[in-house]
Amino acid sequence: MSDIILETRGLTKRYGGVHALEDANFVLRKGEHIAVVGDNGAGKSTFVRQITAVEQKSGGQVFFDGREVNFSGPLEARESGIETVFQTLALADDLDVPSNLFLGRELFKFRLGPFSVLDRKTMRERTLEALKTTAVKIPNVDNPIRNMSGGQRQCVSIARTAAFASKLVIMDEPTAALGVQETAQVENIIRGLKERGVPLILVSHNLRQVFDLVDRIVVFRRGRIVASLNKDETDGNDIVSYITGVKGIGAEASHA
Ligand SMILES: Nc1ncnc2c1ncn2[C@@H]1O[C@H](COP(=O)(O)OP(=O)(O)OP(=O)(O)O)[C@@H](O)[C@H]1O
Repeated sequence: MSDIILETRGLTKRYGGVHALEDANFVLRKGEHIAVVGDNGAGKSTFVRQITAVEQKSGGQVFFDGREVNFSGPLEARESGIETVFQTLALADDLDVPSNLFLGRELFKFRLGPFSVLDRKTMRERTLEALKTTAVKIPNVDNPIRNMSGGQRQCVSIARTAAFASKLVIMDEPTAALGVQETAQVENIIRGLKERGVPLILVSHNLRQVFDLVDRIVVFRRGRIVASLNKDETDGNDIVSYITGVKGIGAEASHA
């Protein structure tokens, strides 16, 4: 059996004349943590959006868990086992923390045709458990999400990702808006995923974080993957050279 959990071949996305993602060939193995880095506009979020089917790709193929997939939308991707934390959070403002954690996969006491009763007690208990294992501190889980700080909201979103047994976790800039303590919490959650063998794609601008957390670093530049390096075989300066185009595809031409 293959140890590859996710593979893209020739993955491409164009917005009109903008080549946001070109011919991305990417492999993630089971248990592996990969960082996706690159300058603003390099195509990192576009890459994530094609895998999770937030948008429909212009070309190429995506293979997940041993088969080619063409998800119709993000919900189908999630049902297949891909949990994603997006830059813009997909949380429901008016709902409390348990309702957000179980959004789209609510637990019911019973369901009979149009009649259903939510099992709030179990959802609340499982939420507290999830927050405990992820070390996320939320003062009152019964508060609507609207009343929480940006950092707390982000932590709820990440707890949701980490709480459900998933085959792949994708985080797009999970700590961009967080304070020092909250960032440390999120990094602990990521270490927990590694211990549990859950593969991860981490989009991050923070090279310190990337070198701390992942096994391999994939660099995007102008919509293309220009490097894929084992953490032990590279360093910060090397990665910056690829990000800025001093090294990699087209480097000779632009520096001739
Ligand atoms: N919906 C869209 N319509 C048109 N162009 C888009 C759209 N989304 C992204 N782009 C363009 O595609 C390119 C890649 O953008 P993307 O958001 O993937 O970059 P990124 O590497 O995630 O950047 P950042 O680090 O700033 O989030 C950019 O040139 C961007 O302007």
